[in-house]
Amino acid sequence: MTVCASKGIQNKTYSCKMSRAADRLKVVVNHLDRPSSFVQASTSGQNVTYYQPQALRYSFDNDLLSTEQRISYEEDGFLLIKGLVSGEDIDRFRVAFERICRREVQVPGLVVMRDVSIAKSEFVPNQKAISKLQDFQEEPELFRYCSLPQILNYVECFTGPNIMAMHTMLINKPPDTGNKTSRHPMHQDLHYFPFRPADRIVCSWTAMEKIHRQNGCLVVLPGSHHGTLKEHDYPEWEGGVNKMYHGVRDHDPNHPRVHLEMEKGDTVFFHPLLIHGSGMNQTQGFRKAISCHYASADCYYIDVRGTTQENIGQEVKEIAARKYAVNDVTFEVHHISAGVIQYTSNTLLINCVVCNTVCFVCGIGYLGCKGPSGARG
Ligand SMILES: CCCCCCCCCC(=O)SCCNC(=O)CCNC(=O)[C@H](O)C(C)(C)COP(=O)(O)OP(=O)(O)OC[C@H]1O[C@@H](n2cnc3c(N)ncnc32)[C@H](O)[C@@H]1OP(=O)(O)O
Ligand SMILES: O=C(O)CCC(=O)C(=O)O
Repeated sequence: MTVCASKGIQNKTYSCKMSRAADRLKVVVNHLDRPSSFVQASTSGQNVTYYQPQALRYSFDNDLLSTEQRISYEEDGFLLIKGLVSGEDIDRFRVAFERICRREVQVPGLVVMRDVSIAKSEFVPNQKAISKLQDFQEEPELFRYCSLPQILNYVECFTGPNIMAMHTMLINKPPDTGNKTSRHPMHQDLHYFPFRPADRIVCSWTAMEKIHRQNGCLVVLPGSHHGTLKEHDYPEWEGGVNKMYHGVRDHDPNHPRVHLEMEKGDTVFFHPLLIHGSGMNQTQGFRKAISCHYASADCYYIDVRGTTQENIGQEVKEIAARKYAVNDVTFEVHHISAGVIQYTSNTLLINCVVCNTVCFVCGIGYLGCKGPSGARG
């Protein structure tokens, strides 16, 4: 616990000694919705201000994060942990990915995506045409990523102890074809998620190889998670844009950007309101990352009608209706923890928004589920 004497603030000599950390803490506290996390206490002859890390808004104190790390997440909305996932694990994920690409395995519920400039061309699909896998919860080797104890230990700092895996991805950013479609527009992930509270949702994103600006690293706007969910829509890009890759309509072009260059196994945890995206892959390699969005089991679904999320909700419904030949997909507002998971001994299950059961088919229940009647729980 950091303790500083507030009495000295009136005193010039003392105020010079006020550490930069204390100044940063004040800034952090000003961002909080909650009452100040500085507590004034009178002691013999002087006022003492105790800083209470447990009052921080975005994270819990579970003895894993240092105060510095917690403050960094409060301020910036992301936290990068070096070398969190072993090279051996990553190599196993890569093998599992390649088996899917070679169509050696069929994975129920898996969404396989190709880059728009490839999907819309005469290009003959092969494994190099796959730019993303989503909803791999039925592929045991890939899903192992979501249950890695060292990942869950960090996730718990942001969600609390009862954790749900809501959405999984393996992103295989292809070499850009020249149309700049390998870019991912700046967005907030919360746009895609009809559940709250946002502060109890976190993404873990692990580099599967060295990722740098040339091959399209993540770009984040630090501190943007302090804002609200913004309107998103398709960016007006000449070369086309991938389906459902919405971007924030307006964000301050002068907001500082940070390029997250990462080594294999490095993992970044970020808040769902953090504005982020990724640049073009200007190399000939396929830039790989694996990620999972987690939420607290106390999260609840919201009705997106009349909100900025209505457009993506509608698009998802249309795709679900086309893909699964159902017209009656409705997203009901309910409390997720009806049928949920406890995270004990690193066991992780998934709850489905559509069928309202623990569901291994569709993660967030958007694209893989057959709808309320035909749902597989
Ligand atoms: C619900 C999303 C949840 C995300 C939450 C996490 C937030 C994290 C931040 C993000 O990742 S934001 C981006 C989220 N969106 C996606 O990840 C989109 C994922 N892609 C897909 O779901 C599928 O690739 C897609 C539904 C777009 C297509 O799958 P299909 O199996 O229907 O493809 P199919 O090969 O049958 O092609 C159907 C049509 O779509 C076209 N298509 C395929 N891939 C496309 C593409 N990438 N972009 C545009 N169009 C595409 C394809 O050309 C064809 O057009 P036509 O009907 O005109 O012939
Ligand atoms: O991997 C990327 O290039 C972008 C991923 C991303 O923006 C996301 O996971 O939300």
